[in-house]
Amino acid sequence: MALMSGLRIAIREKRFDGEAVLGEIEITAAPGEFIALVGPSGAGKSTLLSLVAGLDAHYDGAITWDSAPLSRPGQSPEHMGMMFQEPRLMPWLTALDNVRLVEAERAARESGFESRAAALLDEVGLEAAHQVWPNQLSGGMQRRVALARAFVNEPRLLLMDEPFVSLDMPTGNRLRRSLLALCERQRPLVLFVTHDLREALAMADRVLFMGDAPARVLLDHPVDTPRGRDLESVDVAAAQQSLLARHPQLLSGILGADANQDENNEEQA
Ligand SMILES: Nc1ncnc2c1ncn2[C@@H]1O[C@H](COP(=O)(O)OP(=O)(O)OP(=O)(O)O)[C@@H](O)[C@H]1O
Repeated sequence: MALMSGLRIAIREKRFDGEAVLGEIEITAAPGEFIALVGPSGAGKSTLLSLVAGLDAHYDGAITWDSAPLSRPGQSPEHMGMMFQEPRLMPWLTALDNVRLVEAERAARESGFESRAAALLDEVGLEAAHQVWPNQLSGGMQRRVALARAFVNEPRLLLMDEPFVSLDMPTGNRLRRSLLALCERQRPLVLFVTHDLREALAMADRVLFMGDAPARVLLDHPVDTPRGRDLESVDVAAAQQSLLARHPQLLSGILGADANQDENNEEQA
């Protein structure tokens, strides 16, 4: 096989308890690309991310980066950043120490190591909150800490599993802008799981639509509008209609998923 740069996911099958959750999935992506994974609940999006993260090695297939196996279970891949639905901060550490924790291994190994944690917290708008405990931070601010933490090791691959779900629209938009500004500078490859087609269209270069279990990629849709728009400016109804007209296999269960979810969410920042 020819050497290729970036990510290659080639899964033949993933089962849980004898039940196929992922079918044949082939995805290639280049460094710097922002890819959204959209699909119905239970389709297997989080499962796919956990395979890429190396958290689960029990599947039939191969996942490589620059043609070499991406990660092995039990190793903490330094070149990978992650962010989940829950900020998952350590409650006994300040915001700054939560971010620095991820750098600890490098700090121990590299002489003259300079922490980037404080600069990153500043960059996501938490200049005044370095020494604050997680339980003193709003939900939106906790996500900012998690965002800074995801970038602190300058990951080549960033895995994001609905990182901005259940945030109100302005808070979500601010976080999305921060994410894209960090991406602009560091150029990681981003795999971004979302239920929200609007968010996918606002953020991604490509949207991969996944079908029901055993999940496959039904459509690899290039986004031809500028990246980084606020969600309000995405005409999701028109996009849905146009996608359905061109790709009737994308049933409304996939395309309609939670398009309005942000409208009902509480103010968190
Ligand atoms: N550890 C596990 N053991 C058994 N079954 C699992 C496990 N993890 C996930 N599953 C099953 O695999 C399927 C896919 O789950 P997954 O969480 O990957 O879907 P998803 O697309 O991310 O869903 P959602 O959008 O609701 O988060 C579901 O049927 C789920 O119940």
